[in-house]
Amino acid sequence: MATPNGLAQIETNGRKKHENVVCHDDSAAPVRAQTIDELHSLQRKRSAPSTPKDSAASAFAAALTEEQREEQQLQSISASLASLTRETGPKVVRGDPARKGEASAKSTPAHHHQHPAAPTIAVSDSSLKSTHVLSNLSPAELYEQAIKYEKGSFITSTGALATLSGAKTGRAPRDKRVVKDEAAARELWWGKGSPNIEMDEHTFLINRERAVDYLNSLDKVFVNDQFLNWDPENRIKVRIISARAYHSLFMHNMCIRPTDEELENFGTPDFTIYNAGQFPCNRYTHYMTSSSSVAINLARREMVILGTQYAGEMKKGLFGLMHYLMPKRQILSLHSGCNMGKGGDVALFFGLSGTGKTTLSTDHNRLLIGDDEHCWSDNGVSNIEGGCYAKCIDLSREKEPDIWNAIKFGTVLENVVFDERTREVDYTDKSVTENTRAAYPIEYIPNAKIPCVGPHPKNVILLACDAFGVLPPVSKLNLAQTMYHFISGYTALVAGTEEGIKEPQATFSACFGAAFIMLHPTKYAAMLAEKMQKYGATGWLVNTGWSGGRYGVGKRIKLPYTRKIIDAIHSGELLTASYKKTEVFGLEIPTQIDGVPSEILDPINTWEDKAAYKETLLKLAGLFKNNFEVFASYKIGDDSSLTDEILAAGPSF
Ligand SMILES: Nc1ncnc2c1ncn2[C@@H]1O[C@H](COP(=O)(O)OP(=O)(O)O)[C@@H](O)[C@H]1O
Ligand SMILES: C=C(OP(=O)(O)O)C(=O)O
Ligand SMILES: [Ca+2]
Ligand SMILES: [Mn+2]
Repeated sequence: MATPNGLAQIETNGRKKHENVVCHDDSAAPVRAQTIDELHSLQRKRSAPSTPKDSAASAFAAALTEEQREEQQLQSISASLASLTRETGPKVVRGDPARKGEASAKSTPAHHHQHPAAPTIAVSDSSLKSTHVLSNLSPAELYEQAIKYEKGSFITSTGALATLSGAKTGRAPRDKRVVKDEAAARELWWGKGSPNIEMDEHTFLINRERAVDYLNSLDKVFVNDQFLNWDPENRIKVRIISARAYHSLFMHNMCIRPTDEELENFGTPDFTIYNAGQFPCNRYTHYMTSSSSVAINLARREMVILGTQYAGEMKKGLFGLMHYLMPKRQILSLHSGCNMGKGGDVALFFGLSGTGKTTLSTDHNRLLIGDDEHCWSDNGVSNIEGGCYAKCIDLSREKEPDIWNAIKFGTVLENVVFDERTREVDYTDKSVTENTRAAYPIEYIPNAKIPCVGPHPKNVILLACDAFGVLPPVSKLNLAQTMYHFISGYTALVAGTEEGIKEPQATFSACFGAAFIMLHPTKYAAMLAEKMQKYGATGWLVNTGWSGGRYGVGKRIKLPYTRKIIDAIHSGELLTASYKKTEVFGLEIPTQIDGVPSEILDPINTWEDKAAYKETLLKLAGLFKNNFEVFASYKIGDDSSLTDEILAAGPSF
């Protein structure tokens, strides 16, 4: 018994005399354990099975089924990890190899998965070894794995898991390969401007074997079985096999998390990622031009990652897959954020990296459907993912409170710098990279819309971060202009942290995501035009970039102003505003918006040097024209008048 000051009370009145009075403060019953191991095993309670058992007989039956189910799952993972030239599949064992001796509170006694058939070619040493699988671990378990075994893993002061992605801190689009078999040759977009660089089936298998052998050489691998797409009719089952707890937690956050019951009935995945990112590809292998490779094989439904640990490759690799699978079902895949007003009005936010999809779709007054990847079907919109991937550079609590607060236990924080002792993150620090990131489950945003689906969009907002400072902060687009700007996919950022770079770099990326599309851009554009027409959506072009001069002279438009502009789009205020038309780009710009200084709405007002403005405007118009030339010979949809209108919707000078 403790006194108010915390010291044990010494009993003096003899009321409760014990036989052998030893002076100690432990009056509670002792723990019922004979050994330390037993004590430790008491600590971990077996997770409640999701199927309730009510009688002794059914308990026995259910236990059997569960064991069988676990056996089936191990068999399925073993098949995924099989070498294609040797054994039918490695011996896989459930659980953490470091806990071998312990009476596991979680699994049935560890048992080796039996090979379903005798080795087909020859027994190798690898067939004698077993690979431990840690499948669908919880965030807490993954934290423990990361902190124990992965250098550079730390818990930050707000509880997030800080990780290092290694030498690669961004995607490597030039290392992406797609197997060009007959179907792919026919269906996909190849050649100039296309992101699809070909690889043959044989080379893919060499890389696959390299990844599988690497993974099987490890003590343990992580397996995630998850879903893509919140539209239940078009859900895709994915399995991710990786070597790092960081990758497993990242995908746990980014893909849709199955319930226990869905996991029990998961069955065979529709698509599998082999992430052997720590292990390089072999440059003697045909088509390999660096030591990184992200290869996709649509026929085999597999992706193999070698030589890059940047987790975004997995997320965006799956997005590429959806850009192939969904249009086959007449569903449009979109590189866009998406949110919904309380009244049910949905907005899409297209834009290249860094233009504001995540920032602007995360809006405290609206429900978040998703920040980056969506589908638009006859039923409306659905998020492909179960999480968000926010940029953290210069993140502040004041400007982006919802993202700030999402960085807590469970969130993966990539490549950030923190105080050695307090573990407080310095979001301004670019020492590791400018591309610092947070990956968190979407429900970490308080007003997330779960399930992440919504009705047909009312507004389609095209975001461009124009570092030339000549595009207006907002323009209302007609359908042809929307298509012109969608196909162009323009943004201009200032090139990273390199010194001496004064000139903004214009980027044109078809459909605001050329790196991820699989079919010709006009296929997606035609679908977008058709859907926007059918459902009466309005297009907008929003410049989240520079105002008052180009980069170096002007400044980036203040986020609160951009938010006011977006508010006015959502509320319908901008539909009834008065407009004037700009020179060269022929954009309709509003003359007034609540909460935004009117003079900034026409960029010419903000430039002191009007001649420089005109010159820069013409320069950018020229870049648009050059870029669009390759599309001039393509027809968009069945309506040839739309094609002509689109060609005419670009700048004229
Ligand atoms: N006016 C603005 N509009 C949108 N984002 C802005 C603006 N000014 C600065 N930013 C910053 O630009 C970045 C936009 O990045 P993000 O939303 O992650 O883009 P995306 O999701 O399209 O890659 C964020 O860091 C945001 O704070
Ligand atoms: C994850 C990415 O997306 P974004 O920068 O658009 O958020 C990426 O492009 O690697
Ligand atoms: Ca993106
Ligand atoms: Mn984003």
